[in-house]
Amino acid sequence: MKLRRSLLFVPGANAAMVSNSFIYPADAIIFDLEDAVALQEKDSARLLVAHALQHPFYRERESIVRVNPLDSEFGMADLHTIIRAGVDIIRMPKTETARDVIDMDNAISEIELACGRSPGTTAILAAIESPLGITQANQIATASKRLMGIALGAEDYVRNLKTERSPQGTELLFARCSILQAARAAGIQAFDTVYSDSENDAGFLREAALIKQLGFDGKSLINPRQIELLHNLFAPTEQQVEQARRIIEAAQEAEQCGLGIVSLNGKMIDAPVIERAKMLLERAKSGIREEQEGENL
Ligand SMILES: CC(=O)SCCNC(=O)CCNC(=O)[C@H](O)C(C)(C)COP(=O)(O)OP(=O)(O)OC[C@H]1O[C@@H](n2cnc3c(N)ncnc32)[C@H](O)[C@@H]1OP(=O)(O)O
Ligand SMILES: O=C([O-])CC(=O)C(=O)O
Ligand SMILES: [Mg+2]
Repeated sequence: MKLRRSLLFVPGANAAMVSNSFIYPADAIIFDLEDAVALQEKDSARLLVAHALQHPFYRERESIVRVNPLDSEFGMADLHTIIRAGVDIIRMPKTETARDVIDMDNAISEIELACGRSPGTTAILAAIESPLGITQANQIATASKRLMGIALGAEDYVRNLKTERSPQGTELLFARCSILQAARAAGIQAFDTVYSDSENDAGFLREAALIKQLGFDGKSLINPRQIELLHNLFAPTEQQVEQARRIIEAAQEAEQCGLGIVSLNGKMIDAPVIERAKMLLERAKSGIREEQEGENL
């Protein structure tokens, strides 16, 4: 699966941010036409984003556009303009049912046909932002071949739950696990929600460590300063890379001797351990970091 640790939201009506955001090393950029854009700016934001998508700088970067819901006054216009402009992925906000995804899939198919784009090349990332959506996560995750992932939208989700976000994220644990399970069962990616305080690096890192440990592929971001913090956190340490190499070597030796299971310093090395070591070495290609004191205690 493609490396997508950081998905940076860029407000679609902010001309300076839209034209500059290619300078930031996010794995993908999400131009927003939905909640970050005021009603009176919806039409100008759509044009601004469509223009940016056609610029060579953005052609080289994976582009995502969060469109307005299809049943809103702006949704279909967003979709027409953005697909013609060559977007890679449509982020659906507030997805509640498989029907929402199927309707989006059908609308995209018609537009691809009308503008001569190869059928099926526009992908969908469905954001789930309500308790109803969470109960439907499995159905949503399997509703379309276009789906490359599902994401949590926690600001709307806690509003719908009638609570607030806490530093520990206890109120989000069920939703996060539901999204992750549904994504993995469907063979697609899982993305965590934004951390909304762009100046609180410690709070951001605590949340990012939690979602990495749960198994998420990446996270939606609101500020460029969060990109490097996240990439660094997702990078394996030198010690982990060294250990993974030793595991692969031990496994190769065991295979040559016709053994299924071996031990390395007392720890059992079997097929899942070998598979995880390979995944870690794959991730290490995007960067390695130094271990922090006390990290492995
Ligand atoms: C619940 C939801 O729906 S979340 C999704 C929708 N929300 C968004 O898209 C918001 C995106 N983020 C932002 O607009 C901003 O980061 C804010 C408002 C949170 C903070 O703004 P600021 O205080 O100006 O941020 P900060 O001082 O860190 O900005 C530093 C630089 O990064 C730029 N920048 C900040 N955020 C972004 C961004 N998301 N995308 C691109 N550039 C950005 C600023 O323009 C500034 O550039 P400059 O140095 O060339 O002037
Ligand atoms: O999808 C996200 O992370 C941002 C968002 O809209 C929300 O939290 O409601
Ligand atoms: Mg939202």
